[in-house]
Amino acid sequence: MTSIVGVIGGSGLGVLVDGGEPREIPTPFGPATVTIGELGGRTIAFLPRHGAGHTIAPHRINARANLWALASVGVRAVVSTAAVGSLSPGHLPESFALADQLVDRTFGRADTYFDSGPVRHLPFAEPFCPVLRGLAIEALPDAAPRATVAVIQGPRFSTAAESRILRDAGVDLVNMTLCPEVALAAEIGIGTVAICVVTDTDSGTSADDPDAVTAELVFRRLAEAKPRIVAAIARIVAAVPGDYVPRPLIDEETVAALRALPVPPPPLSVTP
Ligand SMILES: CSC[C@H]1O[C@H](OP(=O)(O)O)[C@H](O)[C@@H]1O
Ligand SMILES: Nc1ncnc2[nH]cnc12
Repeated sequence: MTSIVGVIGGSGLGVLVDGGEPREIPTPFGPATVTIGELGGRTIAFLPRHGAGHTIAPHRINARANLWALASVGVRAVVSTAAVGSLSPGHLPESFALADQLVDRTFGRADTYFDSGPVRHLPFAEPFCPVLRGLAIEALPDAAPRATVAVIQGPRFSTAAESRILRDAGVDLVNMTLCPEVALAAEIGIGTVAICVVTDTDSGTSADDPDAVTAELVFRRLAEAKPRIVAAIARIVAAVPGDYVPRPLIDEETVAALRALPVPPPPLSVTP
């Protein structure tokens, strides 16, 4: 059977599939909203990580609920988008990159499914699925084929000094959402590939850099790029094999038990 592909929409991508009805899925970690639709000739499960109207700040995203909900509708592969700032002259605003490495600078987020119950340690040297990345590199020949992304806590942007430290450490791009999302996906048996959309130069390359980050600039660049972003997602979705299975990073029994966790019943509503 052809598997359903998950699409996690980043900033600027609150709505992707026309006609699909958003469905609230209860999970052991809280509810998540998924829309089943069609893209790239495939059935997809679309989940905008900030909500359809961008109401969820990056540090408040319930990534455990989101990934569990996608797993519950049969998703094994996720194509995501992420707006990023550039720290490197090799990644210009308006370009795309396929992230291959992450530096996690977030804190205080629920970042694992294994904080109670079985003790498991995810091998995470290659955070993204090499198979999906290979397909994406072929599907998007104009995108940079690799990039190291630092994920900061947000919601504020970096100071100039924080930006410089990351740049000096060899980081290419900066974002607020790929952690813990990518690790949680791997823990629950979902492979991921992320299309990074470069929107700005973070704290800027000079005092009057017109590409220095503001939220307005990010949203403007994303709106301008939306047709290219949707086309890029569709090309990758179309390339995912119907029988795709991700690398086994956590033992099968544990993943099956995680996916089978009971969902608490909804609270009783009391009518006066
Ligand atoms: C809208 S400015 C910062 C915001 O944009 C990025 O979102 P996403 O990764 O979901 O595309 C960044 O991580 C911040 O959440
Ligand atoms: N400069 C930046 N820092 C963090 N997240 C971003 N998303 C888009 N641009 C960003």
